[in-house]
Amino acid sequence: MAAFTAHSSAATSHHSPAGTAAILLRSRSRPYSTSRVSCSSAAADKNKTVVIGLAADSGCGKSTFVRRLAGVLGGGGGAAPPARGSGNFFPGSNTLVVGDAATVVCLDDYHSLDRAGRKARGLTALDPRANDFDLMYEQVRALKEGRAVDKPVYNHFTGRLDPPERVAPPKILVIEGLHPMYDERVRDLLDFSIYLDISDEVKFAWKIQRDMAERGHSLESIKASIDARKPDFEAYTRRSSTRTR
Ligand SMILES: Nc1ncnc2c1ncn2[C@@H]1O[C@H](COP(=O)(O)OP(=O)(O)OP(=O)(O)O)[C@@H](O)[C@H]1O
Ligand SMILES: O=C(CO)[C@H](O)[C@H](O)COP(=O)(O)O
Repeated sequence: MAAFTAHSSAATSHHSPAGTAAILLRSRSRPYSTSRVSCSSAAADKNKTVVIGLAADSGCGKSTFVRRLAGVLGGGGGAAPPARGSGNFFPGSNTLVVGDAATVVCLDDYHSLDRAGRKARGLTALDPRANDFDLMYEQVRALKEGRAVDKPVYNHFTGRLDPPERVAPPKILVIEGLHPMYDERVRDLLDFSIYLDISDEVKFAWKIQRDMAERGHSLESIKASIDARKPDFEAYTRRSSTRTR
């Protein structure tokens, strides 16, 4: 039986104070309001794929966190694999494969509306109408049941959907993104849930430097995007990620 230690003060408040970052963990059988979390009986069965959901807003360190986790799980003797676009990632993909130990799927790949489509309809990427939860559920369930899937790929450089990629069922499947806990069907497939609770101050600093350095956005456009996303983040990501069952 595995156990993890969570940041207990944030687990109680469900909201990080200014300038802080915390991790909330929960298992299928235990809510966030505990500082130690045990794995579900399904997760303890070594023949079953364990599914971990990792939720946070854009720029809150999901990719950074899973790369460190991947290092622990076997992706290079404890060292974190390199960032997207190289190393253990498929070329032109958001999927991180850690040998035969784990696969990390980015849920941005289930955006049903591309960047132009969202702009035309005045929706953010957090809006459920911009995401295909039916396909997310079908494919996460298939992987959990040991079947490979042809998953769409969202290209953050072009803002469009690229041709699908084949993903094989791993021993540990991590699904990271804005909505691993929004859809009840997907939520029910999770053995562990992790929410990175990052204060606005830290999140905006991380997002601004990353989006300017790596995604070619201007400071003004990032600030506008941050403001536009706030209500949807509260409604669709924070609320679903911090709910107690
Ligand atoms: N623990 C950390 N300490 C310091 N900086 C961090 C940490 N985690 C992330 N960052 C910084 O924040 C930036 C955004 O992190 P990352 O790309 O992992 O976020 P993300 O949640 O995956 O974003 P997105 O969903 O938009 O792809 C990184 O470029 C990194 O500089
Ligand atoms: O929230 C996000 C990632 O978690 C992104 O904003 C979303 O995926 C849209 O990406 P882009 O701005 O590159 O079109």
